[in-house]
Parts: sequence; C-alpha cells; structure tokens
Amino acid sequence: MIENRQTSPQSQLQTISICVVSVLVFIVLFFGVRSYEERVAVQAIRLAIEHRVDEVNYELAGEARDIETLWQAYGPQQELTEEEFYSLADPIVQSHHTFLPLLIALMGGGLAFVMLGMWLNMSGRTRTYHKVIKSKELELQQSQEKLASLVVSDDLTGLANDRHFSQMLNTECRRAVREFSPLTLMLINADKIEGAEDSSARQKLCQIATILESAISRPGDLAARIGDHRFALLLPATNEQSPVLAERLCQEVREAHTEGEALSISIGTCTMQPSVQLTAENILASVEVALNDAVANGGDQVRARTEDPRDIPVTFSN
Ligand SMILES: Nc1nc2c(ncn2[C@@H]2O[C@H](COP(=O)(O)OP(=O)(O)OP(=O)(O)O)[C@@H](O)[C@H]2O)c(=O)[nH]1
Repeated sequence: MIENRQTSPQSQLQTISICVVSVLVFIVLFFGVRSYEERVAVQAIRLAIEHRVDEVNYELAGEARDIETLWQAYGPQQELTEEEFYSLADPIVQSHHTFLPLLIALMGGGLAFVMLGMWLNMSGRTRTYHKVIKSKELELQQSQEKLASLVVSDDLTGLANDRHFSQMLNTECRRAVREFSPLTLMLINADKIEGAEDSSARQKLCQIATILESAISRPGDLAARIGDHRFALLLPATNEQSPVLAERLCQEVREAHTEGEALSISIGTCTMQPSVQLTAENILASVEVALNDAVANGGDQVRARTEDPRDIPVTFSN
C-alpha cells in the first residue's frame, strides 16, 4: 500500500533538488573559507613588508582583500620591486592555503545532503501514511455502511428484512395514533413458487421485489421480505383506497413473465384508523386473515379489510 517513492518522478525531482542544494552549500562554504584564508594571508604579507617600505598607502592596504590590491598599495615604493613583493608574498600565501576550505565545504555539503534527505524522507512518509490512513478510514466507513445495511436488509432482494419490518411496524402504529392518520399494511404472497433456493425461484422473488419496491414512492413507505415467499408493504398515512394500488401490483406481476412461466401474487391489505385498536398485533392479524382469504380463493387476487373510521373511538397515545 505504501507507494514506492524511489522510482516516482516526484522522488527523482526531490533527489536532484537535494543534490543541487548540497552542491551550492559546498561551493559557498569552500569559497567563503578560501577567501577568509586569503584575507588572513594578505594581512600577514602586509605586516611582513611594512617594515621594509617607507610610504605605504595605508587606506588601500587596509582594504586589500587579495594580493593584487595589496601590491597596488605598495607598488609606488621604489625600494620594493614587484619581484621582491611576490617573492615575499608567495610563501605566505602558500602557507595559508590549507585543506580547511575543502574540509569545511565537504562537511557542510554532506550535512546539508543528509539533513535535507532525512527531512524529505520524513515528510514523504508522513504524506504516505496520511493517504493510507485516509483510505483505511474510507474502507472502514464503507464496511460500516455495508454492515448497517446488512443488519436491516434482506440478502436476496435488498428489501427491508423481517426484523427491520417488525421494528418499523411498531413505530408506524404508534406514529399513526399520535399523528391521527390511517395506516395501511399489505401482506403479499408469491404464488406457486417452490422453495427459495433454486435460481429460478430466486429470480422470480427478486422480480416481485423489484415491482413492489418501485410501486411505492411516498416518504415513510417500506417494502420488506418477511418470509421465503412473503412480502409486506407498510404504508403510513394511506387510506382505504390502497386496494387500488394492490390490484395494480397484481396486474404488474401478472404481466412480468419469467422464462415463459406465469407469475402471480396474492395480496391481503388492511387499513386501520388511529385508535387503541391500532397495534402491530391487531393490524397483522387482520391482514393475515385477508391474505389467507386471497390464497384460499386460488391466489392472484386482492382481499381487503378496512374499518369504517366512524366506528372507531379516537384516542391518542405515545
Ligand atoms: N403509501 C402509498 N400509497 C399509495 C402509493 N401509490 C398509491 N397509493 C395508494 O393507492 C391509492 C390509489 O392509487 P392511485 O390510483 O395511484 O391514486 P393516486 O391518488 O394517484 O396516488 P398518488 O399519486 O400516490 O397520490 C392511493 O389513494 C393511495 O392510497 C404510494 O406510492 N404510496
């Protein structure tokens, strides 16, 4: 996972930069120390010859940084020829030329190379680790999301699973009473499907699931697979007109042929008004009766149980 920074163009550029900076440090140190040595030599020459000449251009001699300028300062003196001057100066200059500039420059350049290399290495590693941490965080987040969806969804169809459906049924019953709105529950049986393991059965179940899921679109609607061949639609704030929807679902499934075989569903639907009677157990019991009726009558049909809102005593609870 850690990227190979040895071969990347960025790392090559960094290596070149380190080399360039190190060479620059080497050059600056080498010539700096060299020029310091020369200045020391110049001062030594000046002291050595001053007792031999009478008229010295002290201003020029004082400012002299190299041998040439120093010679200018003493040049007008008759007593000191150029040859004499250089024969005096050369040994002093030689004695001041040492390996010190080279040594210091090598040490400085080497140190700069090592320090910059370490710094770039560290910052490169930090960047790489940040990237790795970020990608691991993303993976973790995706796994958590997948896990969360697995907890509430059915493996085969992707609809809500039985457990999530039960929780939501309880929640929606309480909400319907609190908000004084009707609640509709449909139980749907996939007709004439043997088992749920072979690929043909699984394909049919998935096809039915897709039709059910795409038929509902209101906020709070929930489609679930609650048994091998059994589905549920939980429809909050939905009134007694729901059989119209149920009939339409039967029709859509009928029209969806799988491998030439007829496909059909039976639907029991029940709409309950908000009252103390509206509980998960009661609405489930009612809708079960409706579904059993539909199946017992040969399937591929809708049976509805509704309550007349005028018969229901209205109560509120949390
Ligand atoms: N909860 C819910 N109920 C629906 C939905 N579609 C239809 N129904 C119910 O089925 C009844 C008849 O459906 P439709 O013939 O499509 O009537 P509709 O009034 O055009 O339905 P909407 O456009 O969803 O309001 C509606 O009165 C609702 O009770 C839906 O997506 N969600």
